[in-house]
Amino acid sequence: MNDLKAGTLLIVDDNLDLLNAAKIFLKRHFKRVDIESNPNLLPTLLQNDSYDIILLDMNFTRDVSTGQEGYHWLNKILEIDPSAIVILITAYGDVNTAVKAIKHGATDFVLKPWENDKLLATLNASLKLKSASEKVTQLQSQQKQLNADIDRRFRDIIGKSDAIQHVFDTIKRVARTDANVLITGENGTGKELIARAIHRNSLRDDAVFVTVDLGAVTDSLFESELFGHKKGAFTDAKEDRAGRFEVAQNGTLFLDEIGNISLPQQAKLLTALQNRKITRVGSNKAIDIDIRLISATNMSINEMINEGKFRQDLLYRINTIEIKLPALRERPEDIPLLVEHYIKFYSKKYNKEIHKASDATLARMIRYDWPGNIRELQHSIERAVIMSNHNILQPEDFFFQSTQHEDRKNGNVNLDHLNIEDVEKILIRKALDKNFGNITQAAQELGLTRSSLYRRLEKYGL
Ligand SMILES: Nc1ncnc2c1ncn2[C@@H]1O[C@H](COP(=O)(O)OP(=O)(O)OP(=O)(O)O)[C@@H](O)[C@H]1O
Repeated sequence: MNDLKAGTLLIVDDNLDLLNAAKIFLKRHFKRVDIESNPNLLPTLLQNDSYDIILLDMNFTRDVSTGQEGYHWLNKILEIDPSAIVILITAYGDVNTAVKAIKHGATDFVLKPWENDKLLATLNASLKLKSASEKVTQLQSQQKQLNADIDRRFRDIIGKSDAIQHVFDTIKRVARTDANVLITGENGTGKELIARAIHRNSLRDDAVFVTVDLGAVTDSLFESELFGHKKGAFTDAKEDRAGRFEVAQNGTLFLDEIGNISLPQQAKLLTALQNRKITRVGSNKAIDIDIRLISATNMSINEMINEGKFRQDLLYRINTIEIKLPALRERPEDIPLLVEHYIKFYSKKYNKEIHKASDATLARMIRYDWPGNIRELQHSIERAVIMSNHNILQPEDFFFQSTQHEDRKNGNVNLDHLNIEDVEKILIRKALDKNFGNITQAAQELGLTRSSLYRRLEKYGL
């Protein structure tokens, strides 16, 4: 079966002989062919049925050959269905009429008497166009849905402390400018959350928010990941692929862990940002890029500059506005709000009747220093909600309920009653403390990849 057998077609022409002949011929190629000699019935026909292609005559009144009727009915059809594929037919066609028809929204134009092969080729091409544009619409709505699903997890920004209110204020001020923003803060302080909030409140809200975790991109894949590649550019380049810059076109590109990239990578990134152009690996065609850049890091970039590990000129490019996110221990007044928020969230998720945390628990939480910040608090509440038998969470529902925290600070660990998992937890905590919560450095020290360290942090709720 060929492509056309799948399509449905409506032909509108006042010439009954032509209609019948066309129907006989086109029925061999289309799934359904309807014919109509009275254009006044078009609105009713289109309300009741949908057609892949409408072939429309341009002149219905005897001795009139201006094509005006065709334009009139073309406009009516497009009013009813703006995505309709309409091909105009006329015996009086010339180039001007054809151009005018396309300007009025027709997809194509055929002259009668037509050659069957040419007509078929035109219909075939239009049908392909129709299915491609339907696919684009479908993909766009899927993409919107996926983005909304991801974004939902990052919608609630909790906090009333002066420190976080100042952050909200800055978001409001910068979101609608196109300024590049650098967000700094320890792990788990909400850098991605804030980056997404800026995007949501920006003029690029309708376009995508694309994240790249630069800490997880290997040296060899850096260029291809960011700038894309052409098929055959290297062994694994099996097909043309757009990089993150291109995917983020018209939207926001979020470069997470920007402090982790090497000096040669910094140079490549700087060139792309300066020129606002990228070139796919293996290609020599430059592509213009229109993105809003948000970067994030948990490292002290200024220290890195002093040590010659980060380029000053790159910093100037990325930090038009800098937002410093406070560590959770610097805004303890937000802890009760966050606890309430996450208890509600996880009680619902796990179908538990947990109302709140006891005063003693909150007091402990406020004293605790939260090296993993809000992510750590979130995971510890999730675990407590799952494990607890109480309606009110108690200190013993949490890990820090013993003197573990102080022990950890002092490096005192009693190994007598520990199993392998306990030891692993202690080692991970130590590595995190030693590296000030920096996941990449802690992972390196532990001999783990970033993702396997993240997996363990999730597993242990650290
Ligand atoms: N103010 C906040 N209110 C509610 N939840 C928050 C807040 N800040 C962060 N979170 C939550 O904490 C978790 C970690 O946040 P996020 O991933 O944005 O941190 P991050 O600083 O980007 O972490 P990393 O540096 O490890 O990539 C997320 O689940 C996020 O929803």
